[in-house]
Parts: sequence; structure tokens; C-alpha cells
Amino acid sequence: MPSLSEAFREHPLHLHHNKLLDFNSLEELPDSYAWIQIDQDDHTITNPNPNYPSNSCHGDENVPIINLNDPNAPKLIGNACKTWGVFQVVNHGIPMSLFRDIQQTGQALFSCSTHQKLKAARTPDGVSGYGRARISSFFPKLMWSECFTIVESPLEHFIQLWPHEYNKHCDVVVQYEEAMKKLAQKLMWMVLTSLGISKEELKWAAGPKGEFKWACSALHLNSYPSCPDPDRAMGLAPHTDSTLLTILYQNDVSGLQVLREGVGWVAVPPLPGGLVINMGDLFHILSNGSYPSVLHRVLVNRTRQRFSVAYLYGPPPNVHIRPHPKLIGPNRRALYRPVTWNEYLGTKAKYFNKALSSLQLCAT
Ligand SMILES: O=C(O)CCC(=O)C(=O)O
Ligand SMILES: [Fe+2]
Repeated sequence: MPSLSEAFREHPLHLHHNKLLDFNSLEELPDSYAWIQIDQDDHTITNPNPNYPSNSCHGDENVPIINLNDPNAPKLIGNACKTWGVFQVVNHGIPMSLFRDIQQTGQALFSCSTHQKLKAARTPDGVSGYGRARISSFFPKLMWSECFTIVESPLEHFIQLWPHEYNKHCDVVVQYEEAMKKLAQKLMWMVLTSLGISKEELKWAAGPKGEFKWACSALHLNSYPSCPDPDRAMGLAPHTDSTLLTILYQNDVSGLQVLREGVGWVAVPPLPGGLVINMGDLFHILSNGSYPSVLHRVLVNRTRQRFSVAYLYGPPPNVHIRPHPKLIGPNRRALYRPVTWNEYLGTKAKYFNKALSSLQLCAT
């Protein structure tokens, strides 16, 4: 069975890391980063990019906040998944000190010089390391962000960055991933419970104790430096995650928005000690479309750097994910064909935000 790194490596995305900028040295937004252009002659603003939906953001509807100690949590999670595809959790049991530690590691990393960071750059067909967001290759404009991806171990890159204290930072990543894995398992079962699916009914995940022992994961450390022209820039363009679910820690700088059908872009404000849970494309398939994956994006800020950590949680790369039999019946056919995470990464690399619909089964 291929590892997750091998699965990513089979579907390379060609990104030009060598052209990465030193964001802090720029006083003006370069054209290549301007998602909205100002017409020089009459100063009107034009939006040449269909991928940049209107900047409107609604404050009258809020992403649900769920207390994981609430006995009603699975039901609340189910409602949130159905209507939003995203929710925030509190009382998740992860100590604040772990968020402080991973943030310090991220800070140490992103504050290195560009020259230093490029020593830890992702190779052209690689997965782990420093560079642009993987989704960059799908957009004509560049995003105002930097990303360090960790699949399996960050050791090889951390040694390049910190020859003397790489161990300290590796330990933080290991601890963070362990804590996230436990939380992801707990959340998976809560979400499945809300769909009426028991541990015994999800064979690939079950393992001896139904603990998702074989699940795989990756980590994105994301930095969105302060930006001289935030209204025309984009931190991270609209996308859904190719995961079962994603657990996102954000520092106290806002920017994340999710698309709510019929409403528009809704901000997901940072909540002290809270974590954002996004439903991903593979859960969308597993739930036969009942729990849709959520389109999200990140806007940037004029004065403050935003930092986030996304824990991307999925099945073993070669296990087939299909609409669960319990969610299929005489009145509800299977909407998607079975797919492995490995295959899905290939589909996403080809079709990006149309990947899910490319797997849709036609009505017979
Ligand atoms: O920075 C954020 O808030 C979102 C990050 C994200 O969507 C991702 O890493 O996939
Ligand atoms: Fe994402």
C-alpha cells in the first residue's frame, strides 16, 4: 500500500517556488498578486478573475460553536454538517500550551530569511516542505501566503532550517499530530453517529477497536503576512479540502471565510482555544452528499500576520471510500462512485474544484 507521500508524489503540481517573494520587503502589491485590478485611467476597479467571488461577507449568520462535552454534541454536529459543512469546537481537551508551541514553531519557520526557507523548499514533485499553497497552480494570480507542508516527518527539512534545535521543533510537530489524530478519531465517530452509522459498520476504519488506526494525515502550517493592499489580494483562493475532515487552528487574526449557499461568504472568527472543523470531499462521498464539503477561502490583513495550522485527516490511501450502504436505499441511490484517497488526489490535481462532480454517477 503506498504511503500518503507516495500518493501525493504520483500527482505532482508544478509550482514555481524559486519565484517566492520576500513578502515583508514589499510596499506595493505586485500585479501578479492583484486579484482585483485598478484601471489606471479612470481608477475603476475591475475583477478579471472569475475565481474571485464578490467580497461580500455576511455577519447575520454564524458558524455553529459546539461544546464537545455536551451530551447532545453528535446531534448538533450532524445539524452543522448538513447546513454548513463546518463548525467550531470548544472543550476538545487539547491544552492551550500545544497551540502556543506549534505557533512558536511556525513563527520560527516563517520568520527565517527567504534564502533560509528555500533550503527547506518542496522539490518540484515533492509533497513536504516550504512553498506556495498546493492549490496555487489552478489560479492565474498568486496568493499572499506561504505554506509548510508536513507529510510523515519534517525532520529532513527542519535539520536544514535549524541544525542545532531541529529536535525541539520535531517534538512539537509529533505531539501536535498525536493530539489531532485523537481528536479527529473522536470527531469522526461523532459525525458518523449523527448519520446513524456504528463503528462495526465502517469496516475499513474499524481496526480491532474501531479506532481509525490506519487513517493518514498531513499538516499545513500557513502564514499570511500583513499585506500592503489587502482588498485586492487573496490569502488562499476558494477550495474544498480533499480530506474526510480537517481540523484548523487559527491565531487571533481573522481572514477565514466559508461559503454558505444562499447567503454568501461568512467569516469564521477566531475563538480563543477553539478549533474549526471542515468537512472534506471524501466525507461528502461517504455521506452520499448529506454532509457536503465546504468551500472556504482566506482574505488577508493590512497590519497583522495571520497564522493557521490545518490537520488534514483521511483514510489509508488505498481504501475505497464510497457512499455508505446505510445511506443508500430505494429512494436514494449512490451519488458517487467509489474512490481511494490516492485516486482522488489525482482527480483533484486534474479537475480541482470540479473533482467531486466528476465522480458523480448519472441517474439510470
Ligand atoms: O488558513 C486558513 O484558515 C485555512 C487553511 C486551509 O484552508 C488549508 O490549509 O487547506
Ligand atoms: Fe482548506
